[in-house]
Amino acid sequence: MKQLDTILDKAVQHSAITTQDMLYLLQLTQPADRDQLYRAARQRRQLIFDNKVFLYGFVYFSTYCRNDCTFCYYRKSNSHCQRYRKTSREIVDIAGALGQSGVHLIDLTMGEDPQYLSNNQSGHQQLIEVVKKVKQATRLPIMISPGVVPREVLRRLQQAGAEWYACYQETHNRELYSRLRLNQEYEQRWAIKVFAKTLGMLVEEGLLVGVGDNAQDAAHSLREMNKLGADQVRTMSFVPQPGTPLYKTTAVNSIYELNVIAVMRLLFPDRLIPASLDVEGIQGLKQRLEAGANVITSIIPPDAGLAGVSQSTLDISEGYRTVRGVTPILRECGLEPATQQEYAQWLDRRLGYGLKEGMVCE
Ligand SMILES: C[S@@+](CC[C@H](N)C(=O)[O-])C[C@H]1O[C@@H](n2cnc3c(N)ncnc32)[C@H](O)[C@@H]1O
Ligand SMILES: C[C@H](CCN)[C@@H](N)C(=O)O
Ligand code: SF4
Repeated sequence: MKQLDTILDKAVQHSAITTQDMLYLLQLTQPADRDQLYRAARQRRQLIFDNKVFLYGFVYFSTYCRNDCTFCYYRKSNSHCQRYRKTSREIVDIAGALGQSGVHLIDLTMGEDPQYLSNNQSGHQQLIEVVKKVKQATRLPIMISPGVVPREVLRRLQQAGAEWYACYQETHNRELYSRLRLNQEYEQRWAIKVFAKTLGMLVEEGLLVGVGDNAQDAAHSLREMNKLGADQVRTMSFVPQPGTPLYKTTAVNSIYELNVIAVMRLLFPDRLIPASLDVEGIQGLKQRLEAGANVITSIIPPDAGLAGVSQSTLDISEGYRTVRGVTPILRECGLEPATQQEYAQWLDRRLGYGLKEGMVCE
């Protein structure tokens, strides 16, 4: 029996996958082998989620940031970038429009904007108010991606209506981390996610690939994500940004990201795994869904003057990054948007039982 068949059989039968197995799968390059891997990932997804996919609206409401991450267009020392900060009225209107369009969740994301975060009570309060207002206006589940915030602020954001906290480590290789997130300690970033879990929040953890990482790093990250008990796990390929230290890095081929998505699905069959529109836009969606993703993130309303993160403008004004824009592609893949009720049921189950089952890994 081929090595690939043996490993995939193990995964499909829920038995343990070793680190060696993971490395083998992550590094597959032959189209036929990759197809086989993605097929197994789709089977796993189908068993748990049927053909239903969740849709997340993305509101990047402030692109000001106090940090200097070397991969990010919005790092504080990038003078190329035009920044904006939406008012709370604008944020509520945008979130309302996204809700009307049929998304299942609103992701409120910002740079680590000093106006909200620099140790001032009134800034923290403003952020909490934003969450409250969006909750009142939409009644939808909310994810917040504000970077690292004080613990008490996170607790109050949860009370204001945020079920989810997203904060990506990018890598769990500490040496590489220290070259990516220059002025934020690894431990500090990790600890706030552990704290979020103790609050009973759902947590999204993420892996950035193509920044000098290798397959060993990815396998290690998957173990760390498992330790954290992350409820949503993502990977995105690094997109080099003008005006940043990593601009000259050669962009990675998206095949590797697809392999990581598929391996995540095999290891974490019941978790949410995004296909981000922010890496290759609408044209990269189908392949990510076919690798086993079951959430579409970075749905952005056209004409609201909002940016993406790694692709600040791609496909936004054309209206492709909308519920209407993605639905035909879901159908081409034999998938369909879940109902609000189906998403609420998934959340209830996960929040209610505080599910802790580990990944299928030795
Ligand atoms: C811009 S941040 C927003 C939230 C918050 N400021 C933080 O860093 O946690 C969201 C994520 O976008 C991703 N990102 C940023 N720049 C990127 C790039 N050039 N290519 C790919 N992903 C990128 C990173 O994974 C980062 O964690
Ligand atoms: C990375 C972002 C999410 C932040 N929580 C967004 N650009 C995305 O692709 O989903
Ligand atoms: S990744 Fe987030 S924290 Fe880092 S510079 Fe960009 S917006 Fe700021």
